[in-house]
Amino acid sequence: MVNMNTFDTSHIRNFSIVAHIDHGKSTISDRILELTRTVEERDMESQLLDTMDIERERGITIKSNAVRVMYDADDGETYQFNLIDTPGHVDFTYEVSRSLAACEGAVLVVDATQGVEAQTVSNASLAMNADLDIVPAINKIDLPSAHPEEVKVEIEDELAIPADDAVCVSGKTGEGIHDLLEAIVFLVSPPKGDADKPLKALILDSYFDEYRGVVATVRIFDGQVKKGDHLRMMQGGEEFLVDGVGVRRPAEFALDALGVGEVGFVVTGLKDPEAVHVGDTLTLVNNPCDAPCEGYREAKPMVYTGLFPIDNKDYENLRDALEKLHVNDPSLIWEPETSAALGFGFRVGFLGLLHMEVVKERLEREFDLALIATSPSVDYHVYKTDGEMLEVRSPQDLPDVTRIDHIEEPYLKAKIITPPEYTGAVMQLAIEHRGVTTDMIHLSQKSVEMHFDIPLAELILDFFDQLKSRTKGYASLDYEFSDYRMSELVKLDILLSGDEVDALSFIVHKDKAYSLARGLCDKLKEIIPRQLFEVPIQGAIGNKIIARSTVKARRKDVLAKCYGGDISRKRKLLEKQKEGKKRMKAIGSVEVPQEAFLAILKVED
Ligand SMILES: Nc1nc2c(ncn2[C@@H]2O[C@H](COP(=O)(O)OP(=O)(O)OP(=O)(O)O)[C@@H](O)[C@H]2O)c(=O)[nH]1
Repeated sequence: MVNMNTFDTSHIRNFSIVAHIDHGKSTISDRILELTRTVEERDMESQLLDTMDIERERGITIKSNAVRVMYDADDGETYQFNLIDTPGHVDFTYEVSRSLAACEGAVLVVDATQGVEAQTVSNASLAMNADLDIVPAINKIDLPSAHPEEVKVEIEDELAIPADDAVCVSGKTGEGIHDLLEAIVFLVSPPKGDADKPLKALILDSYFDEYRGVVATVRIFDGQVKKGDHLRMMQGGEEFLVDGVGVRRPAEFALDALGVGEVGFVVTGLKDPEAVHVGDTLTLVNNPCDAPCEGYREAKPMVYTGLFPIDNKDYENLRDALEKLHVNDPSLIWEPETSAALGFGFRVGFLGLLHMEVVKERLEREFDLALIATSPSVDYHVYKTDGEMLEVRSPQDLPDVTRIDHIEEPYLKAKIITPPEYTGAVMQLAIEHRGVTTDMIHLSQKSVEMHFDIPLAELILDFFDQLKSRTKGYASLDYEFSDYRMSELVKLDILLSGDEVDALSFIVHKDKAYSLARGLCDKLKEIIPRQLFEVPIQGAIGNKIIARSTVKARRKDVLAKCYGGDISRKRKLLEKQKEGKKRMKAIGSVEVPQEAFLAILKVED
């Protein structure tokens, strides 16, 4: 049995693995767990740190994970590595900055076939700003198209990181992983901190456990924590007795104590998921530390959608589920929303569309809720004629046009890195999405960095998919909030059988209203199944109808296929139809499937 209880800080290395999406962080983490025999080979499932089902299915990392690994180094000493896996998608940058606050070092993974991409640049600068020691690792060297020497030059030229120390690895074959572990021992500083000072621990993450209450992942900056300690959350103020401490390897492993410099979990026993906030500091009630740990940048939601339970009885369950998810996802915010068409629900704020999809999927799977999500919206600043400014996150909240003086919308500074041959295509795409090129830098012969000012509302729809398809997957995107600017925006309403359906409205730029209305009417015609009567679909701005389509009537008789006789088959068909119905919402007399409310994402403009 490995002894993990006594570690002086000189033998601890806390590091994150950061990279652009798909460059291989999770695969490298797996190899590290394997090489250090943290997980026996027979138990090895690929992407062990991606614990959520959704993460494994999609092959992406969404939540950060902290795992303790013991490494017997070439110098004959054993080191305690605390490895924090982080997500790569731009929606989850806040998770990266959270993880970095707990580390002294970062392994910056760069794909040897792709080179430096947009998020490589932003992750590298996050790590540099956090003053971390950076270990560059060039991954996928087993691939014939790998060009590690060129990638080294890119790392030096584009990131200003010395690449002499770069380690060439293959997460697939395991080649170079041992060298990477040695580099971590030598290049990453051990944690500083005072074991004799009162406890000061940063909460990195937390989750709710039915039996043990909230379990918090912490990094100890000073002092230590053990079972029975009486602790307080410095900002939140909640107090509790520690019910146990330990580490993940990646299964939980109980310990007597967590010492200075270490990363592990603390069982709080608190039954209210809202009591524990990521970013807060834990200290002793009777001997508190002077000041809390420096918190980190709060994540601000960018995109808002309505989430409505298909069955109205699930409203309270949806609220409970959101509260539970909020414990380890503090970026999630919501407020009640009422829709004439969909009943009671919530307007929920997300970091981006991927975040929205992931949260919706988690709510449906982990909490067994059937939900309808409405079209994503951004936070508009609406200036009324009486001088008041309203923050409008839902088209329904837009005041009557006669009372609006002007509307401002959020703009982003977007950065796209692309091979030079696609700059024309990228520029075209940006223009179509109301973007303006502000700068273009030739990084190397192979890549150009383009800067744009672009409305957030344009980016949240299909921009990213379009960028990928028009550049054959080569371009990468990164963005940050810039400012609010005035735009000519209008509310586009959709009418089914002559009745306006509030949940289908959205706010759109005046110049795009006609084409979007047409596209949306056509898309809805495909999505809404034929009913017993004809359903006209209309797009309107105010009282003016600007587009229309019609779902033709059809008599639907599923049982006609059963040729009498077989009762079990008949029952199965009825069950199946019922199942289909569960995913439908009756709007007036029209049965509307849930994807209709997100049809806007599927309209090509
Ligand atoms: N050939 C080869 N493929 C690799 C290597 N490392 C990773 N891959 C593949 O690259 C893809 C992405 O790897 P992941 O480890 O999921 O990438 P990631 O950076 O963790 O991605 P996110 O968690 O979504 O940010 C997977 O299909 C891996 O199998 C490697 O060294 N060689």
